[in-house]
Amino acid sequence: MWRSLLLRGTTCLVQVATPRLLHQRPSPPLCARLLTRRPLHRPPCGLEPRGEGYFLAHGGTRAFKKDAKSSVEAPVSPTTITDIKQYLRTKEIPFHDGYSCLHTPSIFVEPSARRDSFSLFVDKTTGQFLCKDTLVEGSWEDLQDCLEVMQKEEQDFLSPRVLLGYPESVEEQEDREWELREVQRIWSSSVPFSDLPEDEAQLIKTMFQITKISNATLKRFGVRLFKPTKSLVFPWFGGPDSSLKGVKLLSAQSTGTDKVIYNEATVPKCNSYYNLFGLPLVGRMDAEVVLTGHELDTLAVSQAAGLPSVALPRGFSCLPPILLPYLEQFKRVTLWLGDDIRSWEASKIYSRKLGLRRCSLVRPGESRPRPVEALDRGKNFGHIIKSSIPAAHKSIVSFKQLREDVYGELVNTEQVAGVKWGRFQELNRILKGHRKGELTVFTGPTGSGKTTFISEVALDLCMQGVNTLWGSFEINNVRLAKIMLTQFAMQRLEENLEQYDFWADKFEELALYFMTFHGQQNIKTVLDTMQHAVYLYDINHVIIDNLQFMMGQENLSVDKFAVQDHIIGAFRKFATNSSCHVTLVIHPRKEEDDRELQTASIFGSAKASQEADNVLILQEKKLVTCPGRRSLQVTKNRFDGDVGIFPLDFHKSSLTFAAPIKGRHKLRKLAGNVDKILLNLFLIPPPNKKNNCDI
Ligand SMILES: Nc1ncnc2c1ncn2[C@@H]1O[C@H](COP(=O)(O)OP(=O)(O)OP(=O)(O)O)[C@@H](O)[C@H]1O
Repeated sequence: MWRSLLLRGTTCLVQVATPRLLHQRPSPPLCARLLTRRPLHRPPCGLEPRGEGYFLAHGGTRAFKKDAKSSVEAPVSPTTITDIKQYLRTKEIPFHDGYSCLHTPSIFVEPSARRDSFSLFVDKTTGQFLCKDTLVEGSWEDLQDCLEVMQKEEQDFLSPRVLLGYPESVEEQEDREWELREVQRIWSSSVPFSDLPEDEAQLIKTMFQITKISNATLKRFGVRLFKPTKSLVFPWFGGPDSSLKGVKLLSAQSTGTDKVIYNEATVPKCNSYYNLFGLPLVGRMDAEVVLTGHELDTLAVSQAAGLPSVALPRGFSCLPPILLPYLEQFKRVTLWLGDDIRSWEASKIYSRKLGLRRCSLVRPGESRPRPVEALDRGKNFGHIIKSSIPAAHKSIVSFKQLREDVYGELVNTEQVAGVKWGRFQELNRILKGHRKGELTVFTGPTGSGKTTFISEVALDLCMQGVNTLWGSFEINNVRLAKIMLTQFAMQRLEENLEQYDFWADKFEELALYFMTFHGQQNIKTVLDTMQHAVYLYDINHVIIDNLQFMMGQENLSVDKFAVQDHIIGAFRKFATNSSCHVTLVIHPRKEEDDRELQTASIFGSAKASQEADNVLILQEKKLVTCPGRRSLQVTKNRFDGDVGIFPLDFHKSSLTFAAPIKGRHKLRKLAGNVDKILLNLFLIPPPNKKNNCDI
């Protein structure tokens, strides 16, 4: 048994041993395992976030690795709920089967001190655990090891310090201390609303368009005003001692219309800010909650509906699984995340995480705006919440049930078309947007700039809140991140190193993750990792660069293109089932120097081309006049059928692509002969203009 435990893949990272375990060594091998364990906060699937550690304990226990790069490894041993239950039964650990987690008595609390006898939560999907009493958390393997030690030592509990995280570097320690001081500084220099003169309070409320929110509500939730920046301050109280863990600052900017733009900043930074705002006001016996996408919405729900309400820390962009244990007590969860299609789609996805049968969703619409607006417009909250739709859908529905969905799609055509690119207007015009659940196939000649281009396309979306996961099998993550950072900063950072921290800080805030694979990979491992990432980080877009790196491990005695079709089919299924957009980079099948590629250049069979919703080709024509010029051709667009082609100039210093500045061409919708149009558009240099890249 020890052998198998030790084989489960450990990396020695912890240098400090707890006194307890040093004094009570169970047996050398296991002790070694516990003291030199795999980092506590390393996810089983090897996903690493862009910024700070993924699993910063609520209440901020020390264990997190600040500079965890944004990468993902294959699961050590994928865990199923059946495995978890089976294991707990063999260890005679009682458990309750909750919505997202199994609840067990905490092994980190002395039996006599266990207030809530089932305070340890094991995530049913990942096996990740959290003890709410001590805030100890870790992977399923960590928990198994702890249970083995307890059994071996015949103990009925373990010290919470038995599991150690990464040791902090001096720099990390300083950063953390700085953050804590900053939180305290902001909090102590902000003013409770009740202490503001009435006219000033009113002015601030008008600025934030929250005139209907009462001072009493603001006081109950502890909202303050930070005068230097005229920001509202939302506190994060957490941990067994309900101490102050962080703050969110919200500022409002007038747009000249009746809408204001909100800007927010958190300390600690957003990727380690895990505050379910409103949680301290939830009673232990409360069985119903309204989950919102914003602190202001939670204030509105609480005041107008008198119901417990909590707000997601990063809006509707993600529901980190580490927060799920805090929502287990509720028999009914109403998700009222916003007023647009994206928040509606997010609520459907989160209800799967939360357990469909207890969730109901408020469908955005004219009569159901976001809560803070509903309060402003005097809407009946009771009615809105009561008329929310159960998330558990039936297999067979009538048009009556679909009617509102269809209407929603008709009135929100722009939103239904997906997220728009900020840098690629031509893509917006042809594809209309980037939609969930679609499969895009992207190809182009070798070395034509596929990675560079798709990197910018994905970065553009990520900057607009599309949570992104990269599977870069060809170039390593550092190089890829360097390309993306250059594109993000739009300049050669080598020459402006003093700006590096500025851009890196901003870049770190993006929800951008990288798989740690390099070279040939097994398709199943890659799909398992993607699945895991979708669960952990609510990934909306996965880029696989490129498919050829999954071909090597398949049985190549079978036709190569049949294997390719099979792999594309697997990604297609993943995209549909996970409501996640997958972009697959594929090398072309044949390349002839003087011919443009076509859809048929990519695929082994027609069946495979049908799987893709979008087919994009980076066309390369080596022109003496404009050597970097490429054109992007959309040869398939399942959404509305529009296809087309447009030119792109390459800016070497920023590694970005852009439409030629003074191009005379117009985007054309292609009905037939692409080659001819290509010739007309790009191959003939402008008369009398040598070396002019503009057509
Ligand atoms: N339009 C362009 N003009 C000139 N150089 C470019 C252009 N686009 C990219 N590059 C440069 O060409 C090199 C190769 O680019 P990239 O790796 O993106 O190509 P690729 O098509 O993905 O290659 P591969 O076929 O090996 O996968 C990089 O150094 C990149 O900066």
